[in-house]
Amino acid sequence: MWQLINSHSYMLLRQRLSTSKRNVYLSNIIKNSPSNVVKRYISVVKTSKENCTKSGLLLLCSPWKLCTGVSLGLGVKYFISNGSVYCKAAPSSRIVQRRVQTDNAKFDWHKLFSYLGPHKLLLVAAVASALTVAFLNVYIPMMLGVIVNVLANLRQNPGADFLEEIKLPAIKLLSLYIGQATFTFLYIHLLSQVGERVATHMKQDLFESILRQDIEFFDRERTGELVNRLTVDIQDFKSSFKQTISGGLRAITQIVGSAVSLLVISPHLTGLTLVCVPSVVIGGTFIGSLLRKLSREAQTQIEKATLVAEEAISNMRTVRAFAGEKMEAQMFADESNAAAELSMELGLGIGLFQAGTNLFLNGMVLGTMFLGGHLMSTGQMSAGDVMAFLVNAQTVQRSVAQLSLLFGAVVKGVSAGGRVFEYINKDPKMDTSGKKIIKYHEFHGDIEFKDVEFAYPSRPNAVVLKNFNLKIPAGKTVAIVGTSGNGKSTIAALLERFYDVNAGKVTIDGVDIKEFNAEWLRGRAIGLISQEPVLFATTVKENIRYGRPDASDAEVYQAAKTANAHEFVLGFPDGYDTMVGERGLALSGGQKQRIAIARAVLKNPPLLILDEATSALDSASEKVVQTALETAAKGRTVMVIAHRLSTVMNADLIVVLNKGNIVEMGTHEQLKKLKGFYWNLIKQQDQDAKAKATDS
Ligand SMILES: Nc1ncnc2c1ncn2[C@@H]1O[C@H](COP(=O)(O)OP(=O)(O)OP(=O)(O)O)[C@@H](O)[C@H]1O
Repeated sequence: MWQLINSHSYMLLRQRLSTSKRNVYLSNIIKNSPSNVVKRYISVVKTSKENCTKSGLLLLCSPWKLCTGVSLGLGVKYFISNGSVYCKAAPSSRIVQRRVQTDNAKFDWHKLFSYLGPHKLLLVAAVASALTVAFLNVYIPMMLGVIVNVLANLRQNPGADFLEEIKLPAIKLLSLYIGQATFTFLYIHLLSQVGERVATHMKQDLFESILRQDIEFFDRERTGELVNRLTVDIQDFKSSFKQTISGGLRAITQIVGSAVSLLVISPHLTGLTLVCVPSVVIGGTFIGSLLRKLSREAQTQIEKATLVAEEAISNMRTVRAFAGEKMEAQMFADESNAAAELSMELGLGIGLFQAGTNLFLNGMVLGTMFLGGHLMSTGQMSAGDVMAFLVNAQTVQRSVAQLSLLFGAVVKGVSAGGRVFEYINKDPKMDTSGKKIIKYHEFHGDIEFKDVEFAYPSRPNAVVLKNFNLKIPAGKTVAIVGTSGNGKSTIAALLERFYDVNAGKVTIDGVDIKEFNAEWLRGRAIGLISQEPVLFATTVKENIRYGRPDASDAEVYQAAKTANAHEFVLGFPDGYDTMVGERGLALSGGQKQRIAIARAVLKNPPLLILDEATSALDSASEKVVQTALETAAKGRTVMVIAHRLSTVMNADLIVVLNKGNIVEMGTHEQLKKLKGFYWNLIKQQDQDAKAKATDS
């Protein structure tokens, strides 16, 4: 059951300790059962590798959980003996990368008001309806009190006309009930309209903001995190918004209104009632802040569990190929157990708080009844007054309890909203305000890298290119070759302006690419065909059309013909309407690549980047794709990045890269004669091919 912790698990433990701000409790030497451990728990220490020299048990839980005994079994996960850390089950071996800045996300009130602005009329109407309901809720008990007094009088005067006496108060009460129902419907309906519109608007802004971010942002952030903000966080924020406006406003108004009417009925009784309310409010605020912290931790943990699932599902083939299902399931179980623990703790906190509040307020009602009875017996209050008082006191009680209930929702909504606004307000670092566009017929396609220096923003100290100079003349095909990790794809990424250079510049037709309109540069001027073409889960036709949504069917077919794709597409039962599956999984590598070429060709870009476009294909597919590429390249400036030298032999210029520097340059024949780096690359590839042939 207990096993020595491995380095991954240790990192996982360390990460959990350092990222959660909760304390870690080290108990004294392990006895037989968790209950013994709890009894013997003595000191609070900060955990570091050093104090693993002590023997003891690590409980990843808060004092709250220790006191209440909740999920003690789950809490005991690690123990230390003679300097070694042991863990209970086999914990996951991959460390789940945590989102950046989660806990720093601030709620932007100003931004919220800017979203509410366009719907202010609806909102005002919703708030007015909610307040009307609140006032009616306060007034109705008074009317009930009047009716009780009428009934009490009838008992004292048996001959009086019942219908005559009761008619007017009953009609008034009925009107109040109808008003209450109407305004309840109105505020729920209007609020739902405002909530949905605001949430939809926020969701669209968030998505647009994500799409605007630099590529560097996507290097750091994970898909699951971004999707979570778009779905779970927006949903949480919306529900919290609705609950807070409807429940919160109503509760506060009812508390104030009922308090006033209580004062009118009996100042003595009101004193007793109101003395208790501030203690509930102060207690609520304090506990609310604790719950807010816990809620944030729980949400982050839930997100981590989602990330694990999302990553496993989207990489199912790799998971299957490495028989990683058990590991993924274990990791998901670990993360979701941790999330469940936090959520249970949160539920426990909210439950205890609400139960405590209710008990306290019910005690208050009981006290009111005693004092009310006493005041009735001395003739200071009528039965109707006591009745109205009790119902109003109950309204106060219900409203205060409702406010306490709302703490959870507000807490959740504020932290979810903070996370949404964090990204909505995030401006990309890259300045893309350049406006320049070159008309198609004026475009030459001369490319130049001038004294370029570049390091990826996520690794600023690892310089990939330094004093890099390269000219690609218009209409020529230039191949960049070299061993892996030398910076070949980086050159393409800089030309696409996925990143900005740290020094020097990249120019097209003598103009710094920073001056170009970025959308035009990437969408119109450059076509990229990469090693792993990404297709969207739609039809073949829509995938080809992605680069130019306004293209006609005839243009799509023509592009497919240029890319050698037309025939195989027509071979599918649904032809161009065939669904390609998620990320094009329903197509072979070569087919996917040819669709990607058609997509690039349809854009008709004057510059074409082929980044290892054939390296994932077998030699039969490679030949077909290579022919397609050669047709597509005609009349354009082409940058080819390739491992396989056979694919670049015909290039006008071959550039050999080593550690980010150009070490050789020339045609295939010229470079071969040099017997330098290029020659070695050819020899290496020949040897690899021979070894492969012998193996098979
Ligand atoms: N997004 C990124 N963030 C940080 N570093 C990166 C990133 N992409 C690449 N690198 C690093 O930059 C260096 C150059 O990578 P690049 O992809 O340009 O090499 P390459 O020559 O194209 O390699 P390959 O032939 O294997 O594709 C490598 O050390 C790589 O680890």
